[in-house]
Formats: sequence, C-alpha cells, structure tokens
Amino acid sequence: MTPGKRLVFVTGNANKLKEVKQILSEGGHPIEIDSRSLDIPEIQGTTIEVASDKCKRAAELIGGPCITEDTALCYVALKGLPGPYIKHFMTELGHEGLNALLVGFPTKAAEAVCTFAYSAGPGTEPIIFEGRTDGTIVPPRGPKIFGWDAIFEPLGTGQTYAEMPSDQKNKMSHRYKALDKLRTYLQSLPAS
Ligand SMILES: O=P(O)(O)OP(=O)(O)OP(=O)(O)OC[C@H]1O[C@@H](n2cnc3c(O)ncnc32)[C@H](O)[C@@H]1O
Ligand SMILES: [Mg+2]
Repeated sequence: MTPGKRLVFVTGNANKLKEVKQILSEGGHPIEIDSRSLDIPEIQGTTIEVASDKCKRAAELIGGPCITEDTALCYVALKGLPGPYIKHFMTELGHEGLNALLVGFPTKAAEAVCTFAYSAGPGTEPIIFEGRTDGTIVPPRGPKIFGWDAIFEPLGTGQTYAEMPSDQKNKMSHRYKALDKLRTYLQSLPAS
C-alpha cells in the first residue's frame, strides 16, 4: 500500500466509518478511505484475537489489503466484560441495562478500547493498533446516535462522548488513539 493514498476499511458500521474518515482527513498526510460495508462474523476471545480474525476474514473476502476495527467497552467491576461483546449487550439491554449491570458495584469505571487491524492481503498476519480511553459509565446524556456514546464519560471531561462536538471526541477518543498509531505505521511504509 502506498502511504498517504487509499485504504479499504471493511465495516458494517456507518458511524465508525464517518469518524475514521474525519480523523484520517486531518493531520497533514490525509489517508483516503474506500469502504466496504460487510458484516464480518466475529469470534470470541481477547480484543486482539477478535480484531485479528475479523481482519483476516475481511482480506480473504475482498481479496486484497484492508483495515478492520473492533470496539470493546470494558467494565472494571466486571473484569473487562462486556468487552468485545458490547454490541450484543447494547442491542439487548440498551443504555439503561448497561447502567443496571453495575448496580451494587463500587466502581462504574470503564475503558473504551479500539483495536484496528491492518492486513497487507489474504494469507498475511494482520498488524494490530490499539487505543484506550478511561471513563465512567453514567445514565444517558446527549443525543443517542452512536452506540454507547451517551453513557460513556471520559475521565476529566464532565461530558459524555454524545454531548461532545464530534471534533472534540475525535481528538481524544479510543478510536483517535488507535488510528494515530495506524497512520504512523502506514507513513513508515516505503512508497510502492
Ligand atoms: O462491522 P463492524 O466494524 O464490526 O461494526 P460493528 O457495529 O459490528 O462494531 P463492533 O463489532 O466493533 O461492536 C462495537 C459496538 O460498539 C459500538 N461502538 C463502536 N464504537 C463506538 C463509539 O466510538 N461510541 C459508541 N459506540 C461505539 C458499535 O455501535 C457496536 O454496537
Ligand atoms: Mg462487528
């Protein structure tokens, strides 16, 4: 892949795609994203195992280099769960249920973890880039547009992700931190 050029992002999530495009369009060396809306099956395991397997499957499916991303929401009181299974917890329990899970626990601390995987093509081992943001699970505040944004308050901000303007979230989010590492890696590749 030529750094600073085009990259295929395989995801079924339009909100992720929007944030990734916005983050990668800034920073001086824009990376253009072509998207493929495919919902790739996800295994169980650590965030890295889930992300790596998803990227391998995506590269096989599209027959070329690509990136994928997996997002986890890890509750400290629940030893990291729901973690990579947050999508199903969110669908079944909603914001209220995701708060109710923590009733009776002394800490509402949680970590948002974004794991990008880059595959150079089918048959290659994906490279992993991780970003983490510490926060607190709170009753929903702000627009309910993107996943669990309304119940996650990053430490020291006093605002949920949902209450922040998008450029503020995109300057400090778990996704921004992972993408920053991916961008550095891509720019270190020799031009081809
Ligand atoms: O096709 P992929 O990329 O897998 O998209 P997905 O929607 O299935 O995403 P995940 O498997 O990574 O599941 C993560 C869940 O967390 C949600 N989510 C991801 N990033 C988020 C963010 O920055 N803020 C709030 N919710 C987020 C997302 O909507 C899913 O419900
Ligand atoms: Mg998914």
